[in-house]
Parts: sequence; structure tokens; C-alpha cells
Amino acid sequence: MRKFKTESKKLLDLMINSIYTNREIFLRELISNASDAVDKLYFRSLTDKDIQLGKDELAIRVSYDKDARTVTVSDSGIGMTKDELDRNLGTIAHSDSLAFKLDNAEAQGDDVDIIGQFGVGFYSAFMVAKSVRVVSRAYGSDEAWAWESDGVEGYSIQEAERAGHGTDIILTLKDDSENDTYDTFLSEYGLKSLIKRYSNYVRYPVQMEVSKSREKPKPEDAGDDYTPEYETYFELDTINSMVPIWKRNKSEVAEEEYNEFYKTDFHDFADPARTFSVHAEGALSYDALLFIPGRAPFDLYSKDFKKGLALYSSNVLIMEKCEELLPDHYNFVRGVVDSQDLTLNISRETLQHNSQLRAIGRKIEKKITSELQKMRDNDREEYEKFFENFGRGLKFGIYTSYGMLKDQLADLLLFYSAKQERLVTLPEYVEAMPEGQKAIYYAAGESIDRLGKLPVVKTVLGKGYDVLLCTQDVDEFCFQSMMTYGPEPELDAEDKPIEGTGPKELKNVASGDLDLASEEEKKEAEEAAKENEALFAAMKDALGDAVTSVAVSSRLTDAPACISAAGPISLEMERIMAQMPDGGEAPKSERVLELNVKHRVFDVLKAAQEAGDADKVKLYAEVLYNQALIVEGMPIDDPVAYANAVTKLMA
Ligand SMILES: Nc1ncnc2c1ncn2[C@@H]1O[C@H](COP(=O)(O)OP(=O)(O)OP(=O)(O)O)[C@@H](O)[C@H]1O
Repeated sequence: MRKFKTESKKLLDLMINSIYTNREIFLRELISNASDAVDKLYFRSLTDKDIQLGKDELAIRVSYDKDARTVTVSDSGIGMTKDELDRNLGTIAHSDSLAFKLDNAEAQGDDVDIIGQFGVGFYSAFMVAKSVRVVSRAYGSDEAWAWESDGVEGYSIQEAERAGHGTDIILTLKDDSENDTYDTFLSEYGLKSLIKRYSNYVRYPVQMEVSKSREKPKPEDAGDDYTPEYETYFELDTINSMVPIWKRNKSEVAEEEYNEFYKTDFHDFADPARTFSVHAEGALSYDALLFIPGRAPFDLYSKDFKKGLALYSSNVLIMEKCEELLPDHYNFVRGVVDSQDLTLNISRETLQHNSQLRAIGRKIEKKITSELQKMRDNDREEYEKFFENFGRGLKFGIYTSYGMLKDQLADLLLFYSAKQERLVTLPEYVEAMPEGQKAIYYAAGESIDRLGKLPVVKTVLGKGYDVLLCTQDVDEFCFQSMMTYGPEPELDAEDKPIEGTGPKELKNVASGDLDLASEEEKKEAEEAAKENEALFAAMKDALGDAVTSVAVSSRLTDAPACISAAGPISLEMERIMAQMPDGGEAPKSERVLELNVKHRVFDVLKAAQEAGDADKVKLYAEVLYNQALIVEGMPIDDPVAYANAVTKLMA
């Protein structure tokens, strides 16, 4: 027996136990080696006219024997001589394939696509096998040799028999134990799935005998009551689809083919809303085929949802979901990236240089943005559907980046316009603003219907200004992190900003000072506040900590009262934060009970105050406060007390 070199022994142990996290990739490695072997022969045939390759010789076969516990991968590739077996499989980290690739880098072009480079892949077989036998006959030789090893001490090489050139790798799988079974590798379904998952785009057919069922011929003497009988038979099937769809010329691929690929590979039952691709050449060349799903996956907003694109290198799957390729706000995009230029780490499970991924990721992000813009501008109906599915993520992108992504994402957002009664973009809102409108107004709450009825919304609409009705939990957080929206101010001759131009503040109609009143109205309000100081103080007293103040409103026309928020937290934000898992600790809004001093109800209040009827003032305060809460869609603190107050006033 020949011994593995000492370094090799250590390496082998390292390999088997720590390089790979996923033992099932052994099949990927063996199929990749077989593909390399066929590639090498094919490459030779390009220059050597004597080599005529039949179609069958290009195929890679995978088979298994449940009783003998063997899995075999065979190819009719270039094969190995005795020396090559010794050199290639006796020295770990020796890769003839890499040498081949380097030697032929110039000549090989697109016709050959060698996968091997580290000289370790083969040994991954020992993760699942207790012994490995390699029977190989080099092309042009009439001898075959068998290399055999248990992966511990060493290996032997003996003379063997093989009908033609090529190699058989025969693994005898480890025994099942209590914690570990190797059943999947000894089943048609298990092997087929692995071939499909990892080696689907290997350029040569990967074939397996698969069991099928067919109806037996109907006997001639069959009577009327004949029921058909079935039999199982075996047939050699090609399992992989070979040519990666993303490598094909776009004009030659029908939309249905893309849709089918999307649905099978990304497990969706609906067609994608958009299919697009990126093709980059240069120091880092790659192809990407990307899809915007037609519907949101059910777990999109759950913690378990994993974003990412499938990453291929030389037609072999490296990672099913490579997160670095997608920013969080585009987490819904599915697709593949394929590059030959990636510096893979030895296990082929990750890359050595994340900067490569980041570079690809940046380009892909740009492409997605432009694709969404195109969809928004050219196919509004579809875009609205897209936005309903994934718009929330875009808003989150702005919010979680503290507004840094607003230049990229704000124009992709849609909001419901109270004035136009349809979804509008922010540019469309700004475009339609009448002269003199200083801010972009929005209202946040649970439903469009309800928001549309809010007195404050009606007041702003009454001024001729549109109000965006926001019903998603993230809306206001998104607006607050944006603070303003719009192009930079225009400058006058002295480079000073021209008044009325520049970004517009995003204002919640129910928060802070709306600055809608005319000078005259402001003066009136000031006077009313002064005049009714005692009444407001009595009402604030009656309401205690529920409000921070009682004030004259400049945002009401028909309603007698409303609640606004003085600080940065609106009532709606308070409601949303209270619903979050640790909502008990959530900050509260600073509520202000605003009164419409022009409303008849205010006269009634004033009369009670002037008559010195403190009880009545208290009851009125409670009723108005709670009523305003109900209108806002907020829960009232003490419904019984509210009902009692109404009853008392009526009785
Ligand atoms: N089926 C095969 N037919 C012919 N040669 C093979 C076959 N399998 C392996 N070899 C030879 O053995 C060498 C070592 O294989 P191994 O899988 O360990 O490394 P590799 O494929 O070169 O690189 P990587 O670790 O990146 O897969 C290969 O470079 C190749 O020369």
C-alpha cells in the first residue's frame, strides 16, 4: 500500500471534517470532475482530427446500488494513467485541472469550462464514503488502473479492466448509525435532487436510470371488465438541463421559458412580474438573470425570510442564496448570478473576496432601480401591483437608512392621493401643487376611507392642497426620516435660494403647526387664546395627563375639536409602536386638544365656563376629547367614563 504523504494525511482529515459544511456537495464535486474530464477530451478533439467523440461519450452517468451501498459516477472523458492516478489522487491539493486551465487559457475560449482548481474536491467523497475505488483508463491507452482508498492511511493502485476510456468513481457509503443515515444518497429521488440542485447547468448530460411506469399491453382475450395493469421499467434519463438559460441569447428565449425557469427554480406558482438581465464584461465578468416576483411570498416579512441570489461559478452552484448580492430593500428579487471570475474559497461554498460580491451587488442594485423606474413609467398598472406586494420594503429601506436612500428610493414610492383619489408618486404630487403650497401634506391612519373623513384632512383639502393618505405602519416613519422631498432650491443671480423653490417639508396634518392660517386668522387665534385662557386651563385640569395642553385650532372647519400631536411622535406612530412586541415601553405622543372657536359647541363651552359650572366644563372636556379620539381611530382610555359623561349631559 502506498501511503498518503504526511501533509496529505493531515489535509485529508481537515478536508473531511472541516472544509465543507454540507456533505451532500460530494456529488457536485465528482460530477464537476467528470465534466472536466470530458471537457479535456473534447478540447483535444478540437485540434486532433483523429478523435471522434460520439454523443454517448459526452454523458456523465450516476448510478447506485442500494444493497451494495455504492454510488457510482462514470464518465467517458480523458481518463487517468497509472501515474496520473498516483499524482492526482495521491497528492491532496494537486490539481491537474488547474494546470490544464492555465496551460490552455488562451486557446480554450468559451468551448471549455474547467471547474477544478484546488485539487481537493475529489476527497469530499470521504465525507460520505468509507472507501472509494476509482477505475480509470486514459484516452489512447489500453490499460486500466484502479485506485482504492479508505481515506485514512493510504491508497493502492492495481491493474483493472475497463471497456473504454474514462473513469468510474465508486463510493461505498459509510454505515448508517443512530444519528446518521445515508439513505438519500441511495435513492433515485435523492440523487436526482442533488444533480438538479448543484449540477443542473453542467454542460454535459448527467444521466441516471430512472424507474418509470407504463400500462401493460391489453391482452387480446381481455373481457369487458378488463382493468389496465401497470409495470415498472427503467430508462436512462438526462437529469440536468445543461445550458443555463441566462447564458442563452435573450432574443432566442421565449418569455414562457423564462417563466418556467423562474417557477421551477424559485418555487413559485405565479409568473414573475418582470424578467431582466445584466451582462458584465471586464475584470469581473458575469451574467445575471433577475426576476421580480408577481406576488409576495407568504413569509416575506417574517424573520425566516432569507434574501439572496443563487450564485454560480462555471455552471456549478456555489450558494443557493448569496445575501451580499441584494440590498435589504430589494430583498424580494430572485435570480442567479454566474461568474467565472470569482475567487472561490476551497470549499466552493463561499468566496475569498467579498469585494467582488459587493461590486456585483452594487451593479445589480442599480439595475433593479432602473427596471422599477421603467415599470413605473411604462406600465403603471403592473407597477401598482408590484408596489402593493413589495412597496413596504422600499419604505423600510428609507427608514432604516435614516433617509440616506431617499434619493434612490423616494421616487419609487406610491401614496394614495385624497384629491386625485388614486395612487400618486411624490413627483406627481409636487407637480400638481398649487402656487403657494409650502409643504407636502399627509395623514396617517388605518384606512383610506377613515382618513378621508378626518376633519383636519378636509380642512387641508379645503385650502386646495392635496393630502397623501398613508395606511401602512412604516409610512410615517419613512416620511420622518426623509423630512423633506424635492429638488434643491433654484438660485437667483446672487446665488441665493429663490423663495418657494427647494425641497418641501413632509407634514402630518395632525401634528405640529401646519402654518396654514393667514396673518389675520393667526391674530384671531391669538386673541381667542388669550380671551379663553381660564376655560382652556379648566379643561386641561379636567383632562389631567391625557393632554399636554388645550389650544385654539387653526386646522378645523366643521368639527368642534381634534387632537393633534405637538412633538415628533404622532398619534398614529404612538398606536403603531404600542402594537410592537415591546410596545409597553413605547414613547407616547404629546396630545393637544384643539378647539374650533368658531364652532357652535365652543359657545356652549364658553357659556358653561362663564356661568361657573365647573362640572359641566369637565364633562364637555371629556366628551370632546374622547370624541376626537374616536374620530382619529384611537382607542379611548375609559369607555365607561365616556358613556357616563354623555348620559349625564343628556339626562
Ligand atoms: N473523473 C476524472 N477523470 C479524470 N481526471 C480526474 C477525474 N477526477 C479527478 N481527476 C483528476 O484529479 C485531480 C484532482 O481532483 P480534485 O477534485 O481533487 O481537484 P480539482 O478538480 O482539480 O480541483 P477542485 O478541488 O477545485 O475540485 C483533477 O485535477 C484531475 O486531474
